[in-house]
Amino acid sequence: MTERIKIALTKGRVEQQVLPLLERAGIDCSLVRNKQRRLIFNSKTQPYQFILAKGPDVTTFLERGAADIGIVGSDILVEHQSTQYELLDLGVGRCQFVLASTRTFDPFAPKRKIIGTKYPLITQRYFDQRGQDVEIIKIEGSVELAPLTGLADAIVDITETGTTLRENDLQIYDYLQPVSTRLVVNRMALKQHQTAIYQLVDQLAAVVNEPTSKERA
Ligand SMILES: Nc1ncnc2c1ncn2[C@@H]1O[C@H](COP(=O)(O)OP(=O)(O)OP(=O)(O)O)[C@@H](O)[C@H]1O
Ligand SMILES: O=P(O)(O)OC[C@H]1O[C@H](OP(=O)(O)OP(=O)(O)O)[C@H](O)[C@@H]1O
Repeated sequence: MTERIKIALTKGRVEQQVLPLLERAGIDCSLVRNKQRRLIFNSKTQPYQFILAKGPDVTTFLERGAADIGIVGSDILVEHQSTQYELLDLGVGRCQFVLASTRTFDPFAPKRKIIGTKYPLITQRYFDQRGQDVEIIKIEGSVELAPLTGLADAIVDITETGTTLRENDLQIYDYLQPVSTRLVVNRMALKQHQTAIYQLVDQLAAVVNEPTSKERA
């Protein structure tokens, strides 16, 4: 078999949304589907290796050449200032960055605000653009807790359905930027495996641009 293309796929939410796309594009994902606790798979039928990693680590694998292709949210790419080559917006994992807080938050209050977030760089840029000096506290998850506990005045986080904000009595004060899952490639790998990578990307692009059965009806 020819040299394998190494695909680093963000495990969890992205994996769940991307596997059906990969399958519709003719890529055999049966090993990943039945993965249990395994994290790396060589397809038995196609020249692909799948690496399952956390989003920020997907960018590290790509940067260091340990993976050829990465499938990861644009939130991670922006936050980690990825310089990898983006070839395709997969159109899934759609959500958006918002500034949110409790009902009593005053975004115009003339005090130095404390902002909780998993995304300090994106948050810093947002407030820099507004000429506002803020203190940023990095939080690893359940970011919504920050304004509810008094840890921060507000949060910058991603939201999809709005359910988490609603159920925690938080509201949106501003919209920052949209997010979706992207396919990125290591530049050296693209040179080395140009034909195979473009073929895979074309197969996926055809599926991404396909009308859904709902749109067809
Ligand atoms: N609510 C959401 N709706 C849609 N996409 C989301 C949502 N939350 C996160 N994402 C996207 O999915 C990616 C991975 O999110 P996921 O929740 O699986 O991992 P995580 O944030 O590392 O959480 P965990 O630590 O629970 O695994 C994010 O980088 C983002 O691109
Ligand atoms: O608008 P919604 O559809 O409710 O989604 C928003 C939630 O999804 C993400 O959290 P995630 O599930 O990744 O968990 P985390 O808090 O551990 O990051 C995000 O940080 C919000 O908490």
